Amino acid sequence: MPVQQTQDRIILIHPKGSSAEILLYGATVISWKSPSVTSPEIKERFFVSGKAVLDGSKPVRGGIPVVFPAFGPPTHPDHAKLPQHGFARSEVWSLDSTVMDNDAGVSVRLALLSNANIRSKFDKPFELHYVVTLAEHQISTDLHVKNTGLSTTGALEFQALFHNYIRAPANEVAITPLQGLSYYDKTEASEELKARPKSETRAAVDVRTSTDSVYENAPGTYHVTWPGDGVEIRTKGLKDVVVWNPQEAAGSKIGDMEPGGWERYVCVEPGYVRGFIKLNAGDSWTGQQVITAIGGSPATSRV
Ligand SMILES: O=P(O)(O)OC[C@H]1O[C@H](O)[C@H](O)[C@@H](O)[C@@H]1O
Repeated sequence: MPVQQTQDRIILIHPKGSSAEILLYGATVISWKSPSVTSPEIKERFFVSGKAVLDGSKPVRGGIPVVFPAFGPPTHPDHAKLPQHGFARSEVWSLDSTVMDNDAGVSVRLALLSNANIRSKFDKPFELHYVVTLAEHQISTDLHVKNTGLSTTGALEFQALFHNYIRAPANEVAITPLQGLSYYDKTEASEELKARPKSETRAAVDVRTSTDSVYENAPGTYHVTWPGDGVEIRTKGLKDVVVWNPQEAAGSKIGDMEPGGWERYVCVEPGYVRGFIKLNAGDSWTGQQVITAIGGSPATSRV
């Protein structure tokens, strides 16, 4: 069966050999094994820390945690009681339906409705649906947000982001095209410096030093390449992108990071995180990413 469900996860299997696993906890995609466009070798494309906790007691350190309704420490008054990155990554979602199951793609839809635990910290009426689609060389994720309130309950204001942990030799990755964009450097020491925009001068961004950069109004399509392999991330509705790798100094302080884990991934996280999306009662919004295993090309196979 191309869509399998166990007690804690959903497994998608594509007829051409790719597969994906989605934990119901957080709707966290924790594995994507895929050939690339240029090589038939099936490889794991996401990093999950060997110390990641998968039992639903804390967000997963790896894969694709879903960040909603706040990115980072909350800054909006409606989010004041929420933890860093909101609640979507630490709630149990349910399998809603199989959307598609054929050679073009294997796709499921998960749902998260409000519950007593969420309401105690965030009392806005909302509904989340998350569609994960596996194709031969591709995985895509679509987050659908609806304000289910009445006109009297007011607007739903939120941020959203896909926190992709791309498995890659961190010190060799190049991320393009970010040159010329303005970004906020969260590694700066003071709040004042963190809030001051910088301008990206590099044609290809690397993460050889500790990096935590929030690029705003970014082009929406990114290439993350390293010698011999790479991925392309195409997005819709997600105007910003975050690039994060803590390197050793900060990475070794993360409790659920495996030793040296920061050398094995780069987070390239498309999102809407500068400002807020505002939905009036009854309105909906969708953010989408399509990640393609593009493999190595002469341009990426630097020896
Ligand atoms: O440790 P977490 O809450 O999962 O956050 C991990 C990281 O997420 C994002 O990339 C932020 O920009 C970083 O500042 C943060 O450290």
